[in-house]
Order: sequence, then structure tokens, then C-alpha cells
Amino acid sequence: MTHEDRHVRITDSSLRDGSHAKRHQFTTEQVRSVVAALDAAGVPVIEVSHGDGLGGSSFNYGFSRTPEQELIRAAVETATSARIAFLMLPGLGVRDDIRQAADNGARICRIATHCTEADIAGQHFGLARDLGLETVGFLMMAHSRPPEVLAAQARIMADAGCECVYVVDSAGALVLEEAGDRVAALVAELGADAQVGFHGHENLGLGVANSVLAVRAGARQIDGSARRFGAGAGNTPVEAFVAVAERLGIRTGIDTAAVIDAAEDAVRPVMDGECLLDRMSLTMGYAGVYSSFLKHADQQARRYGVSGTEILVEAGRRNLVGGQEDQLIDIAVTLAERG
Ligand SMILES: C[C@H](O)CC(=O)C(=O)O
Ligand SMILES: [Mn+2]
Repeated sequence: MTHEDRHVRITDSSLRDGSHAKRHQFTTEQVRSVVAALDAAGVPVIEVSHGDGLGGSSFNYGFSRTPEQELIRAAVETATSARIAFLMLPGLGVRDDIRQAADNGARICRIATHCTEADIAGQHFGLARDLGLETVGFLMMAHSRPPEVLAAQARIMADAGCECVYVVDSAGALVLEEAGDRVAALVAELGADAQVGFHGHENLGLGVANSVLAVRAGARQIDGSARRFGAGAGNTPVEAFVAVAERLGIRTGIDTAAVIDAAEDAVRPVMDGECLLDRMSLTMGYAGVYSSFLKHADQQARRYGVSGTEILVEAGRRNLVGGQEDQLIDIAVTLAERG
């Protein structure tokens, strides 16, 4: 057992990234029961939104069963000490969505862009700061660019008012030092100007290990989802990370036994099924494909009678990014025509 004497803040994303796995069908009762259990375990931040963030409810991404502002309000009403965060991708959500989330009591605004497009987030960080919200930036698909490119993009976010920039392994494609090196580059660039975070997916089975290396490289915020409830093979399992962190002497402030119980007793019953490291999700990590494409690829594979794995391999070859979900249809049609 090593003692690292570090403190990291955990954000649980099961009520946001888990929305992908649930095709955005959360009810307010489900949100209340998950928030109550995570809050009681001491999880300090709980993210609640449509899987693709505020404004994601649409034909392209899938309609929400419950308006996300209602889910945010329910989460805020339920939490006793956890702060409620929301995610927004500029262009999907608009400034009014941020204002409404703030009115509904959310405290942390997380703005996500593709990892080369940080400049589109400036006005959103500015508004969030004006509203008194804490700000977090997501550099998505971070495996696709080298550390120095990500660091330059992180600088753009920090200069726009972002208080913590995340290396987001959207495809679950980063392998160990690839995660640590990216975090280290951001830490070196940002210094005291902003914190650095890491958001991992399990598509290569490395969520916990990558998150530990991220912490060792200086990350101060780590995302995960209880029971891996997330996109692709799921997210870094919060309860496993908390247990590993305790063994390593990394302080999270979370009660390990309580979060293990919360994952099993409160989160699992809300899930439609386990998030699996199966052929399709493993292919995502291997081929570098956006985790939230999983359900879309599966849907088009069934619709056109083609292989979901082949759709994902082609999506990786085309370097598709979030927002290009419609191209999965194009790929499926092409595969079907080829026969
Ligand atoms: C909108 C995406 O699902 C954000 C995310 O969690 C990721 O890129 O990973
Ligand atoms: Mn994610």
C-alpha cells in the first residue's frame, strides 16, 4: 500500500453519461433514489443531464422521457450536501439552458467541446461565471490529439473562465501513460490558473488504472459512474476507484462501503442492464470511437441488418466526432448495399 497524500474530488456521471445507456429514459423517481444514495455516501458532485447534455433531447440524439430541467430540480431537492452539475455542448444547448439550470439550483456548469474546438465555449464559461456557477471544461476525444495540442486548448478554456479542464477519454482509448502524459501536459500549462480533471471510459478496461495515473500526474478532479453506468463499456466505476484510492492513500472524502452499497442497491436497479465490455464496446476503445455511438450503432445495425462492430470500425476509420451520429446511418446503408 502506497500513501500518496493527495486529495481528489469525484464527480459521479451515472445520471448523465448513464443516460446514453438508458436511451435518456430517466424518471424523477430514479434520479431521486440515485442522488439520495450517492449523496449519503459522500459523493461531492453528481452530474445530471441528457446524455448529450442540455438540449440533447432531439431526433439526432434521442428524446428524453423527462425534461432534464425537471431531473436537475429533483436532484437539487434531494441532495443534502452533494452539488449538482450539468453538462452542455455549445450548439446543442444554448445560454438560456444554462440560466434555467442555475435557476433550478445546479451549481456546476460543465461545457464540453471536441478537443480541438475549445474556442466555441468562451461565452458559456463567461455566462456561467456571471451566474456564480463553478465551471468545468471537457476536451472530448482526447486520445485523438497529442498532449501539447490538448494543453493549448486547455489554455483557451482557462483564459475564458474555466476553473478545471478535463482530459476526456470519450472513446476509452487511452492506455495508461497516454492518459497520464495528457494530464501532465495540462497541469504544466495551467499551473495555478485552473485545475485538471480526467474522465475515463472502460472500453479497454482501464478506467480505474488511467484515473490513478491521472491523479499521479496532477489531476484534482476525477469522473466516474457508479456501477460503470455510462456510455460504451461504461465509465470508470466510482466505487472501484474510491476503493483503490483508499488503498493508495488518495483521499476522496467518500465512504467506500457506502458507495459500494449505493452502486449495487440504488444504481443497478435503475439500469436497463449492465454496461458490458463486449465485442462492440471493446471495438470502440480499440478503434477510438466516441462511446456514446454505441446505442446508435446498435440501432442502425439492427435496422439495416449489418454488423454493429463493422459500423464502429468504419466510424473509427472516418475519425467521426460527437455530433456526427447521422453518419452511422450512412455507414450502415453502405454496408447493407455492399451485402
Ligand atoms: C457528450 C458526451 O457523452 C460527453 C462525454 O461524457 C464524453 O465525451 O465522454
Ligand atoms: Mn463520457
